Amino acid sequence: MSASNQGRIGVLLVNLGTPDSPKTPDVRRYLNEFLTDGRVVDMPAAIRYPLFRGLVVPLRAPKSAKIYQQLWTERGSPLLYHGLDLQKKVQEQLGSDYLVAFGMRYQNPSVESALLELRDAAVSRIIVLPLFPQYASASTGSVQEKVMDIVKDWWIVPSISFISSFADDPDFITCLVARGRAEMEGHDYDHFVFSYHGIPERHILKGSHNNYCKLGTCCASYNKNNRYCYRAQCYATSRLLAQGLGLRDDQYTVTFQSRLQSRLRDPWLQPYTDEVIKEYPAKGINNVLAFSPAFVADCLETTIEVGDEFKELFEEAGGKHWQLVPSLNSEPMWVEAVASMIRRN
Ligand SMILES: C=CC1=C(C)c2cc3[nH]c(cc4nc(cc5[nH]c(cc1n2)c(C)c5CCC(=O)O)C(CCC(=O)O)=C4C)c(C)c3C=C
Ligand SMILES: [Fe+2]
Ligand SMILES: [Fe+2]
Repeated sequence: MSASNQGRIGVLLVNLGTPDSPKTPDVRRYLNEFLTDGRVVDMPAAIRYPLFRGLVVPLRAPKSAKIYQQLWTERGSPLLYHGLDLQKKVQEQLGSDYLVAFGMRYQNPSVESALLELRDAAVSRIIVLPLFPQYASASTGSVQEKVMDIVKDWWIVPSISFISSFADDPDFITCLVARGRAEMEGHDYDHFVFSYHGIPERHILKGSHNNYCKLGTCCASYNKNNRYCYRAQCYATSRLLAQGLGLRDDQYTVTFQSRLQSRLRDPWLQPYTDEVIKEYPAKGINNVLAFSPAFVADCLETTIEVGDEFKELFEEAGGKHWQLVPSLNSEPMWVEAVASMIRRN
């Protein structure tokens, strides 16, 4: 039977989410939804809701809004418009046997609106691709939970599959390598920093089977006990990226950024990017190329945190040249890589 008789295959691309505008009320609404997600802030709901809605978010929203104002463009938030561009181009690449929708875990366009678009088109099955290369319960896990929470109320639930991570996908790595090589042309870098979004160490320990993970060398390779360990997946991406760029082990450092400061002072994955790079100039490292391999689209955490704030820190410490490698966004190679991941699923 032809694809049109069977119905098209539905594809749902999902990224994290961003505020509707950089104004404080919109940023507050976004942070309220984000930071009361039990997979992001894993405190009992009876503490999480009053603490975050009543105290943390009201204090944070005006400060975050100022940063979003620096990030905002004529097309709005980069995370959103890169996602929409990717959706359009992946649709073109996959052709009419597929219907590609795009949603955000928090705020708009919602995961629900994207799933309804697929349901209204009577797709035969749904492939969900959370746009996070490395699996974390706070990102991928939360998207999976949201999708299941929505479809549980449908009378007919179609076949649904999740592409849960692509940390070591050869096409993804090839794209990162190509993006890096383009920045390396005509420049001599002393060192390479691979800076990943951090998560609390506790999240790693909670996901470890048989208490396998001790936050040490356990994450240096995969086995059945740590296959979905965020830290192990960050190291896997890093090893392959370094290999592709032809780097020796001492030429690159894996670091973690964006920790949410909390009075509880709970440790997040280490080493922290800001602490590492401040020490570089004193060690004779003055030219650094920085990758953000946990993100496939430019956003606050890449453009502002790595591109501006870390550059400022590095230069204040005496460093000369700090360069961020742009994300894959909707580059043709990445569009092909996404289409190929979907076709293989
Ligand atoms: C790579 C995937 C991500 C993981 C894992 C993740 C975990 C995580 N994040 C926070 C807190 C914040 N993150 C914020 C922004 C943000 N985070 C991701 C991705 C992951 N987060 C992205 C893509 C973005 C950028 C969104 C954009 O609009 O550009 C923010 C908001 C900004 C700010 O106020 O600083 C917060 C807060 C926690 C607590 C966490 C894991 C526990
Ligand atoms: Fe985050
Ligand atoms: Fe581990």
